[in-house]
Amino acid sequence: MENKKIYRNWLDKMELSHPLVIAGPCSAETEEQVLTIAHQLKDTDANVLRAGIWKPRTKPGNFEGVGALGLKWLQRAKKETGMMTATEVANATHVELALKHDIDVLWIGARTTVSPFIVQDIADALKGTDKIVLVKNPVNPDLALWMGALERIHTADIDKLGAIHRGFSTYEKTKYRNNPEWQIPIDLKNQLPDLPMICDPSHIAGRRKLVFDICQTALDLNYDGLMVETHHTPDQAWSDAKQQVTPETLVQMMIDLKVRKKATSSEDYLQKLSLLRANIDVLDEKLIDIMGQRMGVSDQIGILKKESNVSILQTNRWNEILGKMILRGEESGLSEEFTLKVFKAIHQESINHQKKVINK
Ligand SMILES: O=C(O)C(=O)C[C@]1(C(=O)O)C=C[C@@H](O)C=C1
Repeated sequence: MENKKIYRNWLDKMELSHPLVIAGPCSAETEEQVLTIAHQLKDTDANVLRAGIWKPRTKPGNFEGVGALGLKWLQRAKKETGMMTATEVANATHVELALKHDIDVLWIGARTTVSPFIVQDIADALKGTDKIVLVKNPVNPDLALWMGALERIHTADIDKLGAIHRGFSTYEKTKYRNNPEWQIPIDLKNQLPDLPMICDPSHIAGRRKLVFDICQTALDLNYDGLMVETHHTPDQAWSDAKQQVTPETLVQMMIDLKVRKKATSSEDYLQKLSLLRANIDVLDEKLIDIMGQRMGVSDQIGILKKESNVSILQTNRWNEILGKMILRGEESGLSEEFTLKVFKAIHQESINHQKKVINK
């Protein structure tokens, strides 16, 4: 899929003075709930009212959404507040119903993006419409799958496109509900710079305490918008109660969030930046040299192991290195997560080097 300016026309036309904000409850629960939230969001930075109508749940027996009935509530909210509306579609029938109820923005959820068959059905159902379609990342960290889903939608002549970053599932427990893996949306932005990128901090966070920081990180990475789950009584929400914020909190967040410029032409800034970047370049070269030297030593260990017929993996030694380096890293202001990632990558490369030497 190639980058096209046209992807972001819908957003540019909105001429917003702040990032796009899509807000509203995780699920539409009752007509009164949808209307109450819509009216509380009406005169805020929120441009689009979101509500889930069909909810894909991990386990059966949980609230699975009110179904098509909720679309009427969104229609009424749109009429009363003038806000655009958005909902998730997970099959062709959902698309038809959403179109019938004049929903403005349709998003494809993470559990749907993983299935090219379903995405294709949705793309076919969308053909010939001029809706805005946002594609959430697949649950697994797979950029090609994310881009493939976007391409299927675009091939159905949908030009009003966008991506939503909602984080990725992990088996390991982290402080997030879904690990952000910021590098993946950054890679997507590199390949498709004109595709609007929207952050869904609610699904990344899983708890409302983390939502603000995730929004700030997204804005620091030049995201175009935020999709924040918002409920007038979050603790009583029928789904995802822990991660929803109140409309008042959202208003305060939008005041507190810092939106930074992409660049500046100030001489002073550019001069200082270029000095610091020269410094980074020198250090990066040193890093590469040192890693090359380390792999040289690893090759020698490989030769030694080959002569003595000893296996490559030495778990005790490896754990000893990791433990020492995490402590050392912390002294140098490096997070445990970072040190672990770097040293796991170094260990893997070292093993690859020794494999070559041993099997020569
Ligand atoms: O110390 C060893 O035995 C090595 O082969 C070196 C090394 C490393 O790169 O640090 C690589 C593989 C082992 O699992 C442990 C450590």
